[in-house]
Amino acid sequence: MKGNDPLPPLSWDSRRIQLQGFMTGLHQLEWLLVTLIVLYLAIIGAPDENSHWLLITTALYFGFSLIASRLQFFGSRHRWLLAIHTWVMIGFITWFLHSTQGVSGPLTSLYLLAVVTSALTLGVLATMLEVMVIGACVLLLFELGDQNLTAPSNLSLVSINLIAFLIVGYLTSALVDGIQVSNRMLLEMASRDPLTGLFNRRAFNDLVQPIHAMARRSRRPYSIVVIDMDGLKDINDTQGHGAGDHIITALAQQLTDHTRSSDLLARYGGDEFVIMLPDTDARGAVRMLHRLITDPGEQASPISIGVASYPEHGDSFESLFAHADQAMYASKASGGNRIRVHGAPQAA
Ligand SMILES: Nc1nc2c(ncn2[C@@H]2O[C@H](COP(=O)(O)OP(=O)(O)OP(=O)(O)O)[C@@H](O)[C@H]2O)c(=O)[nH]1
Repeated sequence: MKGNDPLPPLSWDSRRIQLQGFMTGLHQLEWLLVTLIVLYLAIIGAPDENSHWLLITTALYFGFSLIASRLQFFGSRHRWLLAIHTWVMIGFITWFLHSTQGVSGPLTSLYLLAVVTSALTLGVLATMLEVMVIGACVLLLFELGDQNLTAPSNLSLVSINLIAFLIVGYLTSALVDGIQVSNRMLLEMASRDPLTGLFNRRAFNDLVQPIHAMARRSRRPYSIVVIDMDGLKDINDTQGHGAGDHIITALAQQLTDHTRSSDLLARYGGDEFVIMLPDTDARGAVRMLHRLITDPGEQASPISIGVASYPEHGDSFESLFAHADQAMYASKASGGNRIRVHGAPQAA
């Protein structure tokens, strides 16, 4: 039934996948930092008294990044672990600057890598905080380098750098926020039927799997209900598609009113709806469906209903759906507007 759906399932853990993407980007930035520093050391060199310490620190930092990426011990959901990466990065850059040209050289812009890393992974607030930490590190470097911060040239250098960090951090994290919002909207649009606002077939097929797995593990029953409207084509032909649409939305509302928030309801096709009722056997499903057809509300179209329940009518969602579908067709064949349970001799 799922066919060759090229998209990831809607039940995917999007936050986890996002975090894994962030981690890959983070390691690439860390290795870019190490490459830049190695190139600097190879081309320009470092003061003799510091060169071996710089090499040891660079190797240690590279080792940290390599082990973190191989063991994936930061691949969990906790974002504060990602923050540790950026703090280590800031510490390493500060040490590097202290051991070379201090803040007055062009390498101060290496802090931008930490700012971008933080903006990509931690959001606006954390990034602004990190820019403040970088500001504190810059002040420390002035202090350690016996340089006069209040000299106009130093003051303008520090201000321009910090303002640039703030702008880059803010814009990057705002961009990431925007992408996340549009991703959520796209996911919502991909999972909803536009006419009724119910889940569509694809979302239902994805969302049903973990519920089936849980029912199987806990040996709890659940029921699949297939509902098909009777005579929608006639209504479309005689009263127009607007009237047909109205009846479909009225039935969707009716189904929503009669189901619990824990039930899974979807518009499966044109005039076909499907419901998964967790913790409900066939008898419980029939009781609920009787209330539905005896209280038609605004819904003017009769409906044919088929029911199949786990575990008595099948071991997989696919076989239960097929059995409920057959039962729905049997109830349509015997006149429509009735409920049929799979395997039962007649309509309930
Ligand atoms: N108005 C409207 N009609 C739809 C929509 N989706 C599907 N249909 C129509 O629903 C009708 C379904 O036709 P059938 O499968 O023959 O269903 P039926 O007329 O209810 O007949 P039985 O199922 O045999 O009772 C078709 O005419 C479709 O064009 C929709 O979103 N709006």
